[in-house]
Amino acid sequence: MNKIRVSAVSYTNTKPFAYGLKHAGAFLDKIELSYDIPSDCATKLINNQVDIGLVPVAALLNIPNYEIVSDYCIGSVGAVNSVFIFSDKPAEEIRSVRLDKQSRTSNNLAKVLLKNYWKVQVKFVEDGTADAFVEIGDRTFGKTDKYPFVYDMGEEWMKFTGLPFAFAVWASNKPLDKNFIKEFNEVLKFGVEHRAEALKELEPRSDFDLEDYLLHKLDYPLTAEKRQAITKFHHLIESL
Ligand SMILES: C=C(O[C@@H]1C=C(C(=O)O)C=C[C@H]1O)C(=O)O
Repeated sequence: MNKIRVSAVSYTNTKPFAYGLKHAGAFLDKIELSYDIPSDCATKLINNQVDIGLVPVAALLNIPNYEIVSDYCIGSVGAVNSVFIFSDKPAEEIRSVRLDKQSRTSNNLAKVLLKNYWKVQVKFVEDGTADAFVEIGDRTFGKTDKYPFVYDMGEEWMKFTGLPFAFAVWASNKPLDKNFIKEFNEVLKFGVEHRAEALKELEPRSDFDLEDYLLHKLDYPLTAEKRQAITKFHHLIESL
């Protein structure tokens, strides 16, 4: 049987899933696993270089016939503590934002929030200086006291919509074997349920609370409300 090609995110937020995969025994023979930055997970799934990815939800819009294959995601109920707009100015005064090349979801989330929540017209740039910038993942750890204005986009989305959020979901670009998907989900579930053990394998940091992040800020179940958030977010992206 051909191996199922899987692209997971190479950030700390994925350590519980990685823990599950590491302890998956014989199931590991069925997959070819890579760890990639989110923008590469998206590109690989769009270009059919993998069969399943932990893909930024914004990228689902570019995958015809995608299927969400798991009830787990990278999500939060309010603040997530690793998806930020760092700014020199209060949100209402921001006129230019530099996007994060590793992101697909949070770049779009910044656009959605600036337009619809803060109601400002902003120029978005890939490089160079700007009033503010989007940053995601481990690179944000320890930075929240380094900028005059700091917006956690999980928290701001919740204030805007009253909903939790899913930043990335496990999705396929083709229908896959039902039994495989069932086994894959059991592996992910094991990881999420053992995230306290996954935490013990991480190098402690003095500038960031990894325990609070993995056990409380990140919220892994892909609930009905998070699915509702994805639908709403997709509509908002389409009307940008
Ligand atoms: C919570 C996070 O969620 C993520 C944000 C993503 C994005 O902006 O495209 C994609 C995958 C996740 O890693 C994070 O990276 O910190």
